[in-house]
Amino acid sequence: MSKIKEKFAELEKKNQKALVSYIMAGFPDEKATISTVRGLVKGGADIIELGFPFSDPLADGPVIQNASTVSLQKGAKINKFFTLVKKIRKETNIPLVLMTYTNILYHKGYSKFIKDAKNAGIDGFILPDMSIEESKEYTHAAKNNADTVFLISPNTTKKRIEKISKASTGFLYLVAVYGTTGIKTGIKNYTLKAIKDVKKQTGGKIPIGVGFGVSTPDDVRKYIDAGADAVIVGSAYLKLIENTPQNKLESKIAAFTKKLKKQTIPK
Ligand SMILES: O=P(O)(O)OC[C@@H](O)[C@@H](O)c1c[nH]c2ccccc12
Repeated sequence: MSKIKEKFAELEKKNQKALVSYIMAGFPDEKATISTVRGLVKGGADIIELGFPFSDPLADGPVIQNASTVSLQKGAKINKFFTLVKKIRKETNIPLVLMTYTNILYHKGYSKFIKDAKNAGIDGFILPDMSIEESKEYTHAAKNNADTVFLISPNTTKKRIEKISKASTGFLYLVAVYGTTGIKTGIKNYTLKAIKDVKKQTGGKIPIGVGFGVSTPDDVRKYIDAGADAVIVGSAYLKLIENTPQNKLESKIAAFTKKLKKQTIPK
């Protein structure tokens, strides 16, 4: 069983849901990433989504676009990224999901890239621009090597949800709001309805994660109460990282994570 599947099974036994924390590797530098990961683990994050920067992050709002630019300016390279992942693996066994764009894998070839990522310690992939229609080579290369997390949105048709949920082995990522990533205010009713509809359609076969715009403990609680099996928080972490001196990063990240994690536990 994969580390991601084990994590969901462990949480189910404890009647808890998953907090997935997204950070951009190398933002603002690798030292900050290590401190942030320590804070996430200390604060009780269940899965870390680790971003590798891409020059044209089309699904990302300004906060993550800025983080991508800074990380690329600091010389982000995939082999350095894998070395960083190995460093993280020396400290924690937390499931790690690599979030990047398809081009980054395509260059090296899906099979070679996924094997290198697995050897470094990556457990799964989120490729927001990987369409289900073009995903055969990728899902074949990931089989027995890493979990796949595909995206759906509140207006994805049932037919496509059927196809996409079958190709997803880690969890199904329901994008909460239309548009790009980034801190948003308020929860949309169409998202709460979509969580219920997708859970009903997939019959619990695959955990449903909700992300995009989730930035407060109250947001987490609302999506968990609506039935989400996981909630993903990204831009709110990057804002916190931007505004925290490095010597306070680990404790600040741990404190914020504790508040978010608390909301994934039934009252
Ligand atoms: O940043 P937000 O609004 O909290 O959303 C999570 C998001 O950061 C993370 O899951 C992610 C970062 N880049 C992406 C691109 C597509 C889908 C998801 C993502």
